[in-house]
Amino acid sequence: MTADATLLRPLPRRRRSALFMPASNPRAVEKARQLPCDVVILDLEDAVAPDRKVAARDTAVAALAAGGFGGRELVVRVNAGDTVWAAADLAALAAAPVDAVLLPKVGSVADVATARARIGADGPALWAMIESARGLLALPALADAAEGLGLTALVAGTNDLAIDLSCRPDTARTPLLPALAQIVAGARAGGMAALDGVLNVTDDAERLAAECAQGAMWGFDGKTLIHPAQIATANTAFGPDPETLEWARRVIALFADPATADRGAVAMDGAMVERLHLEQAERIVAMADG
Ligand SMILES: CC(C)(COP(=O)(O)OP(=O)(O)OC[C@H]1O[C@@H](n2cnc3c(N)ncnc32)[C@H](O)[C@@H]1OP(=O)(O)O)[C@@H](O)C(=O)NCCC(=O)NCCSC(=O)C[C@H](O)C(=O)O
Ligand SMILES: [Mg+2]
Repeated sequence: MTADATLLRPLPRRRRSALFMPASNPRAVEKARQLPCDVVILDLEDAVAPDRKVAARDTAVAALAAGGFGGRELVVRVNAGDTVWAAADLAALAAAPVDAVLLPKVGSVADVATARARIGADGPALWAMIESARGLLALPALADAAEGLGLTALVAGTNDLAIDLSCRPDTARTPLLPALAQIVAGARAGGMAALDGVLNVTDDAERLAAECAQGAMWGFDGKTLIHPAQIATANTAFGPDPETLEWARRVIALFADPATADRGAVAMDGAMVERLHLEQAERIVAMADG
Protein backbone atom coordinates (compact mmCIF):
# COMPACT_ATOMS: atom_id res chain seq x y z
CA MET A 1 0.00 0.00 0.00
CA THR A 2 1.32 3.46 -0.86
CA ALA A 3 1.32 6.31 1.63
CA ASP A 4 -1.37 8.05 -0.45
CA ALA A 5 -3.61 4.99 -0.39
CA THR A 6 -3.14 4.85 3.38
CA LEU A 7 -4.48 8.37 3.72
CA LEU A 8 -7.60 7.47 1.73
CA ARG A 9 -8.67 4.77 4.22
CA PRO A 10 -11.34 6.14 6.56
CA LEU A 11 -10.34 6.47 10.19
CA PRO A 12 -12.43 4.45 12.64
CA ARG A 13 -14.68 6.20 15.16
CA ARG A 14 -13.75 6.18 18.82
CA ARG A 15 -15.76 3.49 20.58
CA ARG A 16 -13.86 3.13 23.84
CA SER A 17 -16.97 3.15 26.01
CA ALA A 18 -20.42 1.96 24.90
CA LEU A 19 -22.98 2.45 27.67
CA PHE A 20 -26.12 0.32 27.71
CA MET A 21 -29.23 1.59 29.39
CA PRO A 22 -32.83 0.33 29.44
CA ALA A 23 -34.81 2.48 27.00
CA SER A 24 -37.62 2.15 29.54
CA ASN A 25 -35.61 4.23 32.04
CA PRO A 26 -36.06 7.92 31.06
CA ARG A 27 -33.81 9.07 33.92
CA ALA A 28 -30.87 7.00 32.55
CA VAL A 29 -31.55 8.13 28.97
CA GLU A 30 -31.61 11.76 30.08
CA LYS A 31 -28.38 11.28 32.02
CA ALA A 32 -26.67 9.74 28.98
CA ARG A 33 -26.87 13.05 27.14
CA GLN A 34 -24.20 14.39 29.50
CA LEU A 35 -22.03 11.32 30.14
CA PRO A 36 -18.53 11.05 28.62
CA CYS A 37 -19.19 7.75 26.83
CA ASP A 38 -18.42 7.39 23.11
CA VAL A 39 -21.51 5.29 22.37
CA VAL A 40 -24.99 5.29 23.91
CA ILE A 41 -26.95 2.04 23.51
CA LEU A 42 -30.68 2.27 24.25
CA ASP A 43 -31.75 -1.27 25.08
CA LEU A 44 -35.10 -2.74 24.09
CA GLU A 45 -33.99 -6.32 24.77
CA ASP A 46 -32.91 -7.94 28.02
CA ALA A 47 -32.98 -4.82 30.21
CA VAL A 48 -36.67 -4.27 29.45
CA ALA A 49 -39.44 -6.43 30.92
CA PRO A 50 -41.88 -7.97 28.40
CA ASP A 51 -44.83 -5.81 29.49
CA ARG A 52 -42.78 -2.63 28.94
CA LYS A 53 -41.36 -3.48 25.50
CA VAL A 54 -43.78 -1.40 23.45
CA ALA A 55 -43.52 1.63 25.74
CA ALA A 56 -39.70 1.34 25.74
CA ARG A 57 -39.67 1.35 21.93
CA ASP A 58 -41.81 4.50 21.87
CA THR A 59 -39.53 6.12 24.49
CA ALA A 60 -36.44 5.24 22.46
CA VAL A 61 -37.86 6.66 19.24
CA ALA A 62 -38.90 9.86 21.06
CA ALA A 63 -35.44 10.19 22.67
CA LEU A 64 -33.76 9.84 19.27
CA ALA A 65 -36.06 12.46 17.78
CA ALA A 66 -35.40 14.83 20.70
CA GLY A 67 -31.64 14.49 20.18
CA GLY A 68 -29.22 16.24 22.52
CA PHE A 69 -26.69 13.40 22.58
CA GLY A 70 -23.93 15.55 21.09
CA GLY A 71 -21.21 13.65 19.25
CA ARG A 72 -22.00 10.35 20.96
CA GLU A 73 -22.74 7.48 18.59
CA LEU A 74 -26.35 6.43 19.05
CA VAL A 75 -27.34 2.77 18.91
CA VAL A 76 -30.56 0.94 19.76
CA ARG A 77 -30.52 -2.74 20.65
CA VAL A 78 -33.70 -4.34 19.34
CA ASN A 79 -35.31 -7.60 20.33
CA ALA A 80 -34.13 -10.85 18.74
CA GLY A 81 -35.42 -11.78 15.30
CA ASP A 82 -37.57 -14.66 16.56
CA THR A 83 -39.53 -12.56 19.08
CA VAL A 84 -42.92 -10.90 18.60
CA TRP A 85 -41.34 -7.45 18.93
CA ALA A 86 -38.54 -7.74 16.34
CA ALA A 87 -40.35 -6.62 13.18
CA ALA A 88 -41.99 -3.59 14.82
CA ASP A 89 -38.70 -2.60 16.50
CA LEU A 90 -36.92 -2.54 13.15
CA ALA A 91 -39.79 -0.77 11.39
CA ALA A 92 -39.77 1.96 14.05
CA LEU A 93 -36.03 2.54 13.56
CA ALA A 94 -35.90 2.39 9.75
CA ALA A 95 -35.94 6.16 9.34
CA ALA A 96 -34.91 7.20 12.87
CA PRO A 97 -31.85 9.40 13.51
CA VAL A 98 -29.79 6.51 14.87
CA ASP A 99 -26.24 5.53 13.94
CA ALA A 100 -26.77 1.79 14.21
CA VAL A 101 -29.18 -0.90 15.29
CA LEU A 102 -27.74 -3.69 17.44
CA LEU A 103 -29.13 -7.16 16.75
CA PRO A 104 -28.96 -9.56 19.70
CA LYS A 105 -28.33 -13.30 19.49
CA VAL A 106 -27.12 -13.35 15.89
CA GLY A 107 -26.42 -16.94 14.88
CA SER A 108 -26.21 -16.76 11.09
CA VAL A 109 -25.92 -14.47 8.08
CA ALA A 110 -29.64 -15.12 7.54
CA ASP A 111 -30.41 -13.43 10.88
CA VAL A 112 -28.68 -10.25 9.68
CA ALA A 113 -30.17 -10.49 6.18
CA THR A 114 -33.68 -10.75 7.65
CA ALA A 115 -33.06 -7.67 9.79
CA ARG A 116 -31.66 -5.79 6.79
CA ALA A 117 -34.74 -6.69 4.72
CA ARG A 118 -37.02 -5.49 7.54
CA ILE A 119 -35.18 -2.21 8.19
CA GLY A 120 -34.53 -1.50 4.51
CA ALA A 121 -31.46 -1.24 2.31
CA ASP A 122 -31.14 2.46 3.14
CA GLY A 123 -31.76 1.96 6.85
CA PRO A 124 -29.14 2.42 9.56
CA ALA A 125 -25.99 0.34 9.93
CA LEU A 126 -26.42 -2.96 11.74
CA TRP A 127 -24.31 -4.26 14.63
CA ALA A 128 -24.44 -7.91 15.74
CA MET A 129 -24.12 -9.41 19.20
CA ILE A 130 -22.15 -12.65 19.16
CA GLU A 131 -23.39 -14.48 22.21
CA SER A 132 -23.92 -18.12 21.29
CA ALA A 133 -22.02 -21.10 19.94
CA ARG A 134 -23.84 -20.67 16.65
CA GLY A 135 -22.79 -17.02 16.52
CA LEU A 136 -19.16 -18.04 16.91
CA LEU A 137 -19.45 -20.63 14.14
CA ALA A 138 -21.03 -18.01 11.86
CA LEU A 139 -18.18 -15.51 12.21
CA PRO A 140 -16.35 -16.29 8.93
CA ALA A 141 -19.62 -16.05 6.97
CA LEU A 142 -20.59 -12.85 8.78
CA ALA A 143 -17.20 -11.33 7.91
CA ASP A 144 -17.73 -12.17 4.24
CA ALA A 145 -21.28 -10.77 4.20
CA ALA A 146 -20.64 -7.70 6.38
CA GLU A 147 -20.09 -5.10 3.69
CA GLY A 148 -23.11 -6.16 1.61
CA LEU A 149 -25.42 -6.16 4.63
CA GLY A 150 -24.16 -2.92 6.17
CA LEU A 151 -22.95 -4.85 9.22
CA THR A 152 -20.31 -2.63 10.82
CA ALA A 153 -19.61 -3.91 14.35
CA LEU A 154 -19.57 -7.10 16.42
CA VAL A 155 -20.32 -7.00 20.14
CA ALA A 156 -19.41 -9.82 22.51
CA GLY A 157 -22.36 -10.86 24.66
CA THR A 158 -20.40 -12.57 27.38
CA ASN A 159 -23.33 -13.30 29.71
CA ASP A 160 -25.35 -15.18 27.13
CA LEU A 161 -22.20 -16.72 25.65
CA ALA A 162 -21.13 -18.24 28.98
CA ILE A 163 -24.61 -19.73 29.42
CA ASP A 164 -24.79 -21.06 25.85
CA LEU A 165 -21.28 -22.56 26.01
CA SER A 166 -21.99 -23.90 29.49
CA CYS A 167 -18.62 -22.61 30.65
CA ARG A 168 -17.72 -21.18 34.05
CA PRO A 169 -15.81 -17.91 33.65
CA ASP A 170 -13.41 -16.92 36.41
CA THR A 171 -12.49 -13.28 37.05
CA ALA A 172 -9.86 -13.58 34.27
CA ARG A 173 -12.55 -14.85 31.85
CA THR A 174 -10.30 -17.81 30.99
CA PRO A 175 -12.86 -20.04 29.23
CA LEU A 176 -14.19 -17.10 27.18
CA LEU A 177 -10.85 -15.96 25.78
CA PRO A 178 -10.86 -18.20 22.67
CA ALA A 179 -14.33 -16.86 21.81
CA LEU A 180 -13.26 -13.26 22.37
CA ALA A 181 -10.28 -13.78 20.05
CA GLN A 182 -12.60 -15.26 17.40
CA ILE A 183 -14.93 -12.26 17.66
CA VAL A 184 -12.03 -9.82 17.17
CA ALA A 185 -10.74 -11.85 14.20
CA GLY A 186 -14.22 -11.97 12.64
CA ALA A 187 -14.61 -8.23 13.04
CA ARG A 188 -11.23 -7.43 11.52
CA ALA A 189 -11.75 -9.86 8.62
CA GLY A 190 -15.03 -8.10 7.79
CA GLY A 191 -13.75 -4.56 8.31
CA MET A 192 -15.91 -4.17 11.41
CA ALA A 193 -15.44 -2.68 14.87
CA ALA A 194 -15.21 -5.05 17.84
CA LEU A 195 -16.66 -4.29 21.28
CA ASP A 196 -16.01 -6.37 24.38
CA GLY A 197 -18.75 -7.67 26.67
CA VAL A 198 -20.02 -6.07 29.88
CA LEU A 199 -18.75 -6.54 33.41
CA ASN A 200 -21.83 -7.04 35.57
CA VAL A 201 -20.01 -6.01 38.76
CA THR A 202 -20.23 -2.25 39.33
CA ASP A 203 -18.35 -1.86 42.63
CA ASP A 204 -14.91 -3.33 41.83
CA ALA A 205 -12.77 -0.72 40.09
CA GLU A 206 -9.67 -2.92 40.07
CA ARG A 207 -11.48 -5.77 38.32
CA LEU A 208 -12.97 -3.37 35.78
CA ALA A 209 -9.56 -1.87 34.99
CA ALA A 210 -8.07 -5.35 34.56
CA GLU A 211 -10.92 -6.47 32.30
CA CYS A 212 -10.67 -3.30 30.18
CA ALA A 213 -6.89 -3.76 29.84
CA GLN A 214 -7.49 -7.37 28.85
CA GLY A 215 -10.04 -6.37 26.21
CA ALA A 216 -7.67 -3.77 24.78
CA MET A 217 -4.83 -6.30 24.74
CA TRP A 218 -6.97 -8.80 22.80
CA GLY A 219 -7.77 -6.17 20.17
CA PHE A 220 -11.21 -4.80 21.04
CA ASP A 221 -11.92 -1.15 20.16
CA GLY A 222 -13.83 -0.62 23.37
CA LYS A 223 -16.07 -2.18 25.97
CA THR A 224 -19.80 -2.30 26.48
CA LEU A 225 -20.75 -0.99 29.92
CA ILE A 226 -23.78 -1.01 32.20
CA HIS A 227 -23.10 1.85 34.62
CA PRO A 228 -21.82 5.45 34.28
CA ALA A 229 -19.14 4.72 36.89
CA GLN A 230 -17.46 2.37 34.38
CA ILE A 231 -16.96 4.97 31.63
CA ALA A 232 -13.75 6.68 32.71
CA THR A 233 -11.89 3.40 33.16
CA ALA A 234 -12.86 2.20 29.69
CA ASN A 235 -11.96 5.52 28.09
CA THR A 236 -8.49 5.33 29.62
CA ALA A 237 -7.88 1.67 28.85
CA PHE A 238 -8.96 1.82 25.20
CA GLY A 239 -7.30 5.15 24.45
CA PRO A 240 -3.61 5.16 23.62
CA ASP A 241 -1.37 5.36 26.69
CA PRO A 242 1.09 8.32 26.76
CA GLU A 243 4.04 6.11 25.80
CA THR A 244 2.27 4.72 22.72
CA LEU A 245 1.13 8.21 21.71
CA GLU A 246 4.67 9.53 21.99
CA TRP A 247 5.94 6.59 19.88
CA ALA A 248 3.28 7.31 17.24
CA ARG A 249 4.14 11.02 17.04
CA ARG A 250 7.83 10.16 16.61
CA VAL A 251 7.10 7.63 13.84
CA ILE A 252 5.06 10.28 11.97
CA ALA A 253 7.87 12.80 12.41
CA LEU A 254 10.42 10.27 11.19
CA PHE A 255 8.61 9.64 7.91
CA ALA A 256 8.02 13.38 7.46
CA ASP A 257 11.73 14.11 7.83
CA PRO A 258 13.26 14.75 4.35
CA ALA A 259 16.24 12.61 5.36
CA THR A 260 14.07 9.50 5.77
CA ALA A 261 10.78 10.38 4.02
CA ASP A 262 11.49 8.24 0.95
CA ARG A 263 12.57 5.16 2.92
CA GLY A 264 10.43 2.05 3.38
CA ALA A 265 12.09 0.98 6.61
CA VAL A 266 13.95 3.08 9.18
CA ALA A 267 15.61 2.31 12.51
CA MET A 268 14.19 4.04 15.60
CA ASP A 269 15.26 3.29 19.19
CA GLY A 270 17.04 0.15 18.04
CA ALA A 271 13.95 -1.26 16.30
CA MET A 272 12.73 -1.37 12.71
CA VAL A 273 9.89 0.97 11.77
CA GLU A 274 8.14 0.47 8.40
CA ARG A 275 5.40 2.29 6.50
CA LEU A 276 2.82 -0.06 7.98
CA HIS A 277 3.80 1.43 11.35
CA LEU A 278 3.26 4.92 9.89
CA GLU A 279 -0.33 3.96 9.11
CA GLN A 280 -0.72 2.53 12.61
CA ALA A 281 0.83 5.69 14.11
CA GLU A 282 -1.51 7.98 12.15
CA ARG A 283 -4.50 6.02 13.44
CA ILE A 284 -3.28 6.16 17.03
CA VAL A 285 -2.83 9.95 16.87
CA ALA A 286 -6.19 10.44 15.14
CA MET A 287 -7.97 8.31 17.76
CA ALA A 288 -6.27 10.20 20.59
CA ASP A 289 -7.38 13.50 19.10
CA GLY A 290 -10.95 12.18 18.90
C1 LIG B 1 -27.19 -2.04 36.99
C2 LIG B 1 -28.26 -1.00 37.25
C3 LIG B 1 -29.63 -1.69 37.35
C4 LIG B 1 -27.96 -0.31 38.59
O1 LIG B 1 -28.95 0.65 38.79
P1 LIG B 1 -28.96 1.60 40.04
O2 LIG B 1 -28.81 0.78 41.30
O3 LIG B 1 -30.18 2.48 39.96
O4 LIG B 1 -27.66 2.47 39.86
P2 LIG B 1 -27.18 3.71 40.66
O5 LIG B 1 -28.13 4.01 41.79
O6 LIG B 1 -25.78 3.48 41.03
O7 LIG B 1 -27.27 4.88 39.59
C5 LIG B 1 -26.66 6.12 39.84
C6 LIG B 1 -27.11 7.12 38.82
O8 LIG B 1 -26.69 6.69 37.51
C7 LIG B 1 -27.81 6.49 36.68
N1 LIG B 1 -27.56 5.27 35.89
C8 LIG B 1 -27.38 4.04 36.35
N2 LIG B 1 -27.12 3.19 35.34
C9 LIG B 1 -27.16 3.94 34.22
C10 LIG B 1 -26.95 3.64 32.85
N3 LIG B 1 -26.69 2.37 32.44
N4 LIG B 1 -27.01 4.64 31.98
C11 LIG B 1 -27.29 5.91 32.37
N5 LIG B 1 -27.49 6.29 33.67
C12 LIG B 1 -27.42 5.29 34.56
C13 LIG B 1 -29.00 6.32 37.60
O9 LIG B 1 -30.18 6.70 36.95
C14 LIG B 1 -28.61 7.25 38.72
O10 LIG B 1 -28.84 8.58 38.32
P3 LIG B 1 -29.29 9.70 39.38
O11 LIG B 1 -30.72 9.42 39.62
O12 LIG B 1 -29.03 11.00 38.69
O13 LIG B 1 -28.44 9.52 40.60
C15 LIG B 1 -28.27 0.08 36.16
O14 LIG B 1 -27.00 0.67 36.16
C16 LIG B 1 -28.69 -0.40 34.79
O15 LIG B 1 -29.88 -0.52 34.52
N6 LIG B 1 -27.71 -0.62 33.91
C17 LIG B 1 -27.93 -0.97 32.52
C18 LIG B 1 -28.55 -2.35 32.39
C19 LIG B 1 -28.67 -2.72 30.93
O16 LIG B 1 -28.87 -1.92 30.06
N7 LIG B 1 -28.51 -4.03 30.64
C20 LIG B 1 -28.56 -4.55 29.30
C21 LIG B 1 -27.23 -4.56 28.62
S1 LIG B 1 -26.06 -5.71 29.20
C22 LIG B 1 -26.52 -7.19 28.46
O17 LIG B 1 -27.62 -7.34 28.03
C23 LIG B 1 -25.53 -8.28 28.40
C24 LIG B 1 -25.34 -9.00 27.07
O18 LIG B 1 -26.45 -9.14 26.26
C25 LIG B 1 -24.71 -10.32 27.37
O19 LIG B 1 -25.27 -11.37 27.01
O20 LIG B 1 -23.65 -10.31 27.99
MG1 LIG C 1 -27.08 -11.04 25.80
